[in-house]
Amino acid sequence: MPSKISIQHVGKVFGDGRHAVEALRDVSLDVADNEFVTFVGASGCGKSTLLRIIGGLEHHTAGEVLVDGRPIRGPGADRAMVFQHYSLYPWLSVTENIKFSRRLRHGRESLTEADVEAASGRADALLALMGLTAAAHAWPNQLSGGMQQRVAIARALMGRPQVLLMDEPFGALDAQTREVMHDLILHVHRLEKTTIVFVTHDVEEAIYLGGRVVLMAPRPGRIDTIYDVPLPAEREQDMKHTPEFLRLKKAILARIRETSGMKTDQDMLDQLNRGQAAA
Ligand SMILES: Nc1ncnc2c1ncn2[C@@H]1O[C@H](COP(=O)(O)OP(=O)(O)OP(=O)(O)O)[C@@H](O)[C@H]1O
Repeated sequence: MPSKISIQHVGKVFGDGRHAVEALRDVSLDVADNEFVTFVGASGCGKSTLLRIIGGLEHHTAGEVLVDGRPIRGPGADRAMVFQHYSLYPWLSVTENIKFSRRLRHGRESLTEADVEAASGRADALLALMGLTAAAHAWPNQLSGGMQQRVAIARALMGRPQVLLMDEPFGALDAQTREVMHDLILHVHRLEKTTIVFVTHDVEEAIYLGGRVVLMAPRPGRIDTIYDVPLPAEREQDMKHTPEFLRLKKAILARIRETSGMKTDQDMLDQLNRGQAAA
């Protein structure tokens, strides 16, 4: 089966000469259609850079990235991104925020009545899917962080993207809200059949969500190990306490520590926290 996303020997160097930073070296990975793949790794190993390259926001300096067999040349409607910071338009209501990306793409003048009707139907369906119907007319500053991120996800889904690229989307949320968001994004993934590439600092989150966890290592950023997650496709919170989950979590944490040159758990926590603060 052809890959949805094919990353082939991708390299990325920022700057040149003495100031050059090799952010990625020879990264290759195939992501299948409708796969949910998560990326973890020490701070600075190139996770965000790789995601931005797939999103077309950054240009790679070596190799090739194909989506549906076509090389990417920049951002496209087939790929949507969700970041840690919600980036909603404060002057638009929840519903308007969700419809906004579509309006931007087509231009208001060229929209027919049928387009507007279809967009409204899609927006209503996404509001319901994300549990936001009651908040449809609220302003972003009236919403909790979790609700704002649901709006951002709904907005990303509005144009029916084939690929959803998520960079630490739940990094700023409290632990309880994150759990709710985890089950919600798994539900979205099942329903919308999107391919999801998800970057996180949280190994537990990476295992709970991913069919595969890709561990990257720094200096230069590269893929170190790819783990198949030995859990059923339908995830339940209780699975986090199973021996296979805990074994994998321990193995990944140990490998992050080894690849990042951190000696103690405290070193690692410090670095992960620094990464989270910098993100
Ligand atoms: N615009 C840029 N200019 C120069 N160097 C950059 C730029 N963006 C990223 N880098 C460097 O590239 C490397 C990879 O950064 P990147 O943000 O992709 O890593 P990351 O794994 O996502 O890190 P974190 O977990 O801290 O978010 C780092 O050394 C970083 O300093």
